[in-house]
Amino acid sequence: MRLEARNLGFCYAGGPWILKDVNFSMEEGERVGLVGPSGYGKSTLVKLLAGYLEPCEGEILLDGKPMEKKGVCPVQLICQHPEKAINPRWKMKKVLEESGMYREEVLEALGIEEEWLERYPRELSGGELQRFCVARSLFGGTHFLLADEMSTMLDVITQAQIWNLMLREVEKRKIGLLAVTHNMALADCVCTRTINLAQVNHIKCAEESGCKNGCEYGTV
Ligand SMILES: Nc1ncnc2c1ncn2[C@@H]1O[C@H](COP(=O)(O)OP(=O)(O)OP(=O)(O)O)[C@@H](O)[C@H]1O
Repeated sequence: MRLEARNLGFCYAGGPWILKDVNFSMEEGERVGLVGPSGYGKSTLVKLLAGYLEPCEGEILLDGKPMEKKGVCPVQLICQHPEKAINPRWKMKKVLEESGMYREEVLEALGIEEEWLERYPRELSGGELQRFCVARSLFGGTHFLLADEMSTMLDVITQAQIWNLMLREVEKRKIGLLAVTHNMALADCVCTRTINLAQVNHIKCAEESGCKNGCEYGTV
């Protein structure tokens, strides 16, 4: 399977262009690092790739076709702030059950303790909660994992646990991994290739014309 952004352009409503003429593709089984200066649109790009945002221009394709809007999404996003990604009204057990992801060995490898399953998200620390986000993202239908600064806020032990499990699963199941990071050492260690968004985002070339959201091309 191939995940692709073709001639992608995006701006938030009323704002300047964030991404322009971005072309990018990756195959299942690849591990790609996405780096670039702050504010260049890395998080925006992964949200577009995961279907959280709609492109203003261009398209996101899976094996050459637009992604299905219904059903389970084969592209899963893990963001930096797990508290924003989990339903606050559900106990953690229900969160995992709903995703169909309840593999004892994964929970164990992530250091998820039995008693956490009966807690609400607000009763867990950021690191504990992020382990659930990782577990949930690894359900059977996942073909691509987009990890947006997934471990930045965590202590080194939790980081190591999460990355070890993630890399093992990605390797075993030939999942494509796109890791957004500012940590070049992490990118070198985890990824098979690295893309610098500053080199593929053509925002600075755009000067005229309009956007479907009604905003003007802008410069950054
Ligand atoms: N919801 C939003 N509404 C309007 N502008 C936004 C929104 N989210 C992000 N932006 C703007 O879009 C630009 C790109 O943000 P984005 O978070 O994608 O960058 P980034 O490369 O991931 O940055 P960082 O490395 O600091 O996390 C920034 O200028 C940001 O202020």
